[in-house]
Amino acid sequence: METFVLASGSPRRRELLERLQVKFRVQEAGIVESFVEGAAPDRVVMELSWRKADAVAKNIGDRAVVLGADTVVAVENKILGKPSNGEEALSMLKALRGRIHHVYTGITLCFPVNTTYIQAYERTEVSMAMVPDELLEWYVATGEPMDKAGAYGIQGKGALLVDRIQGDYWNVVGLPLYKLEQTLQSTGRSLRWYMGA
Ligand SMILES: Cc1cn([C@H]2C[C@H](O)[C@@H](COP(=O)(O)OP(=O)(O)OP(=O)(O)O)O2)c(=O)[nH]c1=O
Repeated sequence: METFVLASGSPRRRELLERLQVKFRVQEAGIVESFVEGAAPDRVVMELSWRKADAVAKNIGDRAVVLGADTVVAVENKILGKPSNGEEALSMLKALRGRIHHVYTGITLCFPVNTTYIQAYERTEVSMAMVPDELLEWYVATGEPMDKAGAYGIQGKGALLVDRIQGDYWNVVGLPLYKLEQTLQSTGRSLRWYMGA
């Protein structure tokens, strides 16, 4: 049986796979996450997820399947990654409040045995309430926004900012589990293969 390898340092992605009792190894890709200004978000997340999976797949044996993922927030043709400081986090949150944005997660599965890969992405619509400055300032001061695309975590205190979503919740948290299963199934596999008894 192939070993399932998660090419990610994200604790969220790890937790989501653990919830499903998937047996996997973690190997961080350590790539630089840069993207071209003006690029389409679906292209960006698939490209970055590919870079992560490919970096790990190159250093792993044949009997593995490597999963890379990347999440960004898109608002009015602008892509928001992770904020680099509190000030940037606050300005991202101000750009998101009172309107709808989309969260994109791209996934790439690499199969080193025959150097092939397969990609997909998922998009979820998120509505952030028209919350006051004071709430956003408090939220930034909690530190939670710092390692998250769009400067919020829907699964944490950021839940106080989001009034509605449409689509896959897990995609917002960083891994579209249903899409992942569909993508694995298109290769004749299933996440169920890698779960404990
Ligand atoms: C919008 C949103 C993002 N996020 C997170 C998911 C991702 O971990 C992160 C976006 O950064 P990513 O670059 O996708 O992932 P990462 O840097 O955490 O991990 P790695 O590159 O090693 O795989 O934002 C949340 O946890 N909750 C949310 O509501």
